[in-house]
Amino acid sequence: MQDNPNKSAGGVRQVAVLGAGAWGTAVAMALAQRHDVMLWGRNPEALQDMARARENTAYLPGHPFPAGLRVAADFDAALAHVAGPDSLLIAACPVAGLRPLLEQLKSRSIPNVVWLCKGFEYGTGLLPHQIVREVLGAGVAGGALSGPSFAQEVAKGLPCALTIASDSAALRDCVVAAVHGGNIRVYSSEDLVGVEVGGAVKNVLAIATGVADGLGLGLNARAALITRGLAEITRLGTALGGHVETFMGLTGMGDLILTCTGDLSRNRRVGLGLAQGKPLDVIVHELGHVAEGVPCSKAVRELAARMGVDMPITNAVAGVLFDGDQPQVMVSRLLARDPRDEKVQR
Ligand SMILES: NC(=O)C1=CN([C@@H]2O[C@H](COP(=O)(O)OP(=O)(O)OC[C@H]3O[C@@H](n4cnc5c(N)ncnc54)[C@H](O)[C@@H]3O)[C@@H](O)[C@H]2O)C=CC1
Ligand SMILES: O=C(CO)COP(=O)(O)O
Repeated sequence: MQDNPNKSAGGVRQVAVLGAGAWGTAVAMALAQRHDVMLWGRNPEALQDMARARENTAYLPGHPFPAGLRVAADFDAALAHVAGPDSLLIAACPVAGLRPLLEQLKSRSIPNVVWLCKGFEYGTGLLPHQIVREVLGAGVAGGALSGPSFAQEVAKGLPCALTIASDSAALRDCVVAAVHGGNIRVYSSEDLVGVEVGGAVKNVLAIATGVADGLGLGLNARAALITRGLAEITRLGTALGGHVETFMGLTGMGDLILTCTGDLSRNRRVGLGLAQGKPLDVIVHELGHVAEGVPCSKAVRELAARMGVDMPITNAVAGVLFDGDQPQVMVSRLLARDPRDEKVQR
C-alpha cells in the first residue's frame, strides 16, 4: 500500500475500526484521510463485497471509500494492524455487541481503545465504560467518542464536532491529536458518565419526538419534549455522577437536538413508524440498522426506577414499545401529569 502523506497526526499511525456498520464505516473513512486504517466487520461476505465495491453498500451506500482504507474479515489481522505503539483501536458496534467484542480482545495485547456506541446495556444497566472496565479491567486506557454526528454527513466530509471523554488525559490528548482536523473538531471531557448518559438517553427522546411529529402534534410539542427530555437526561445523569454542564454540551443538548429533529436519525424514524401504527418488528426490519433507543428505553426505565429518578418521557416511550400502549395514550399521559416546578429535580 502507498504511504499516506498526511498520516501519523498526533503520533497515531495505525487505526483499527472494529464494526463495519454505518458509523464504523464513516469514522474509518474520515480517519483514512490521515492514518492507515483497517475496517473489520464480523460478516466475511459483507467484507468481501466492500473490498470489491470499495463502498459499504449494505450500511452506508453511496459513499465510496478513500484509497487508503483497507477492509479485513480476519480479526487477528485487524489486531495485528494495531500491534505497534502508535495505534488506536475503535470499537464501533452497538452496545449489545460491545461485551462480546471485548471478550474477543481479552488477554490480547491492545492499544488505546475508543468506543462509539450510545446506550445502556440491557440486563445489567451498565454504561459502555463500565462494560469495558468489567471485561478488560481498569488498566486499559479508554474513552467514549460521542456527539452529534450522522454517519452519512461524516461520510460526505461535512463538518461536525465530537467529544472524547476519558479519565485518562493521555488518552484524550491522543484521540484529539488523531481525530481532530479537517472538518472534524474534537473537544475533550473528563466526564465519561455525563457524556455516555447524554448519548444514551437522547435516543429514547428521539423516539418520543418521532411519535409526536408523526401524530402531527406540532413544533411546540416537539420543543417541549426536547426541553423536558434534557431535564430527564440531566436528572438521571447527575444522579449517576455526571456533571450538569456536560448535558448542555455537544453530547447532551447537541446530540439531543440533532437526533430529535433530523430525519436521518434511525431512532426518530422508529417514533414516526410507531405513530403510523406499524408494529415494532416491522419498523426495525425496514430500518435495517440498530435503533439503540429501543433497548435503551427499557434499560433506563428499570435503572431509573431502581434509583428513584423520575423519567416520564422515557417511561412513556417504553410503554409504547413494550407494553402495547398506544402512541396517543403516551402523549395524553404526559400532558395529564400534575404541574410542577420547571427546575431539574429528582
Ligand atoms: N450511525 C450514526 O450516525 C451513529 C451511530 N452511533 C452509534 O454507533 C453504534 C453503531 O451504530 P451504527 O454503526 O450506525 O449501526 P448499524 O446498525 O449501521 O451497524 C451495526 C454494525 O455493528 C455490527 N455488530 C453488531 N454486533 C457486533 C459485534 N458483537 N461485533 C462486531 N460487530 C457487531 C453489525 O454487524 C453492523 O455491522 C450505535 O451504538 C450507535 O448509536 C454513534 C454516532 C453516530
Ligand atoms: O447518534 C447519532 C447521531 O449523533 C445517530 O442517531 P440514530 O442512531 O438515531 O440514527
